Amino acid sequence: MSAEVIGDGGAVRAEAPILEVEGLSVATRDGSALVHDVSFSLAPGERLSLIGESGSGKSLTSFALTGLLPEGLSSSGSVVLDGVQVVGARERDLVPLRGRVASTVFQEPMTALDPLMRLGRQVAEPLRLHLGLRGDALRSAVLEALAEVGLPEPERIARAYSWEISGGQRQRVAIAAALACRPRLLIADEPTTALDVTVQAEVLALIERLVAERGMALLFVSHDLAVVSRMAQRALVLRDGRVIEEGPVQTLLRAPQAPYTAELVRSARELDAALEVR
Ligand SMILES: Nc1ncnc2c1ncn2[C@@H]1O[C@H](COP(=O)(O)OP(=O)(O)OP(=O)(O)O)[C@@H](O)[C@H]1O
Repeated sequence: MSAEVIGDGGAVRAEAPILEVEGLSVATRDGSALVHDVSFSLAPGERLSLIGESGSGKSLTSFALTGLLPEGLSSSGSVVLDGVQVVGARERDLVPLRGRVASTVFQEPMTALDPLMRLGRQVAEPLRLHLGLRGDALRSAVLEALAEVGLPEPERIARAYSWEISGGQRQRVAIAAALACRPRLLIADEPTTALDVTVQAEVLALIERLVAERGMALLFVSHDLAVVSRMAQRALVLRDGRVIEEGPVQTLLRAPQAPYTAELVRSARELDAALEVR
């Protein structure tokens, strides 16, 4: 829950959360739970991270937020996104939210982008669907979206296919498509894990800049604590589909309470030290 102090004589205005998750669980058809009873809320402009090892339920939690769970899995509990209940909603009620209120950027841009469609058309789709843009207005909005993510020669990129550009450029195009309609929440699921280290830093800087410039809320999913400490203010630690600890990122790193969090911090430090020695 967020309460913002406004500068006019100390009046306090409670700002409605952009996302409120209460008792979210994700289960398979045969009833085995993969995510258990996850709760958190995210205020406009806030940056929150989901951390945990591979298989801890980070991706399933983030997919459930916009109703994008894989076939065969279902969610229960409550996910209220910009005032709309996502759990149990019809697909046609979720389409207006995706890309417009909340957008997701995935780990592997190659799977997010269609190899058979020119990149410009892929950035154009959300602009056409949500903002109703057509013709010249659509064309210039696409080029602007590509330029805003730091892509050189947006005209060339718009005409290209995903397999004709580098991995880092692909992720920039995926970010351009995700953010073209100026959503209020960006869900970034390990957005740099598949990229080379130098490119990772550039894409993180891009996300940081866009989030700050647009005042977007950010849900940043990662197993990398160093990256999380850069990108988020607060974090939830997931293990086996459950939240085992949460708090400000700096507190989690300096004084982890759960033994599991302490272990994650210790191994991150060891890795860091090993890299420095080299
Ligand atoms: N479609 C599915 N059907 C059945 N089980 C699944 C499915 N997708 C994921 N799982 C299982 O759910 C658990 C959580 O998976 P999830 O992908 O959310 O983990 P994660 O923390 O995001 O890991 P990673 O970083 O490797 O993606 C894992 O045990 C995984 O094997």
